[in-house]
Amino acid sequence: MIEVRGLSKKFGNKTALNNVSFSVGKGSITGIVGRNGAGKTTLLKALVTIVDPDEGTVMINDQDIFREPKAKNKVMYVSDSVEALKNYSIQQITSLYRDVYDQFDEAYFQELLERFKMPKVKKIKNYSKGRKALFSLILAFASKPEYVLLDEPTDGLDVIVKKELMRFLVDEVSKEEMTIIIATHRLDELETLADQILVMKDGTMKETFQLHSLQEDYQKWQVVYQESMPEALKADVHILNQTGRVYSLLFEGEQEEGKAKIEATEPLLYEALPLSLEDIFVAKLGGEQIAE
Ligand SMILES: Nc1ncnc2c1ncn2[C@@H]1O[C@H](COP(=O)(O)OP(=O)(O)OP(=O)(O)O)[C@@H](O)[C@H]1O
Repeated sequence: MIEVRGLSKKFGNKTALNNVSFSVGKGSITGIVGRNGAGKTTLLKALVTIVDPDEGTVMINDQDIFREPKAKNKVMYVSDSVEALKNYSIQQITSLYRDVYDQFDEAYFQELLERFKMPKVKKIKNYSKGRKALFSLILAFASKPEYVLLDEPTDGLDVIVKKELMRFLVDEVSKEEMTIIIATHRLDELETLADQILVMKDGTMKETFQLHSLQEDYQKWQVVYQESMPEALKADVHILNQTGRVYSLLFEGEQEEGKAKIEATEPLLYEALPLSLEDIFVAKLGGEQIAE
């Protein structure tokens, strides 16, 4: 389990993390979403002591990573930039990883290179941008860490490889009891993947959502009125969209309760619509888009 308590970090006058607390259970996928500069990368780096926080603690399996440096060996951070590796050959990197990570599994590494149809190249720099990103993911998973922190893992990957990667992440979590944290702008990708979503804004943790209960906790409705939506309903719903007399509404609460409230306003017609994470975030964060 990862437990973060009261993490704060300033760079000069700039607050990158402000009293951030959350926990992540084993064998789960957590998404951290937020706009550019929200503090996602700083948070991930603090979890592996690349960033030294001004305040707060990070406990990994009940060990404080700043007091017991060995604790962080269970965690692998995969940066969104692979520049550091580019001048190495695949062989050099493999032997480096073998030396540094006790659990590095060479056979699994080869299996993953094949699974993702990685072309044979002499040096990492000969890979395309997407392939470089994929290569660092393969290295990370072949090192068999307990926790993997991925920073924008799908950047530069084409749609097919992205889908393959998503399937792979889900497999790893169920098969290996691995725990994955993904920082991303891409809400739509997390929807099918994450168990929990953490929303960051300006260095603070704004909201935590458990995805399995979202469909029970929220509903989206499309409602059409003869003239306009009665004022009385406005206090109970978030208006996601309005085009003339047609409204998309988000209701927080049980389905039957939402339905009864809408029926009581005597609309011309209404129907339930499929709910997306984006709808909830737009409503929750005062109409401000998170994804870009
Ligand atoms: N080493 C640094 N020196 C100075 N400021 C920094 C440093 N690292 C991060 N920051 C600042 O801290 C804030 C949080 O940055 P961070 O990279 O963590 O955000 P992010 O959510 O990962 O953004 P992005 O999605 O653009 O990668 C930003 O305002 C950034 O400019």
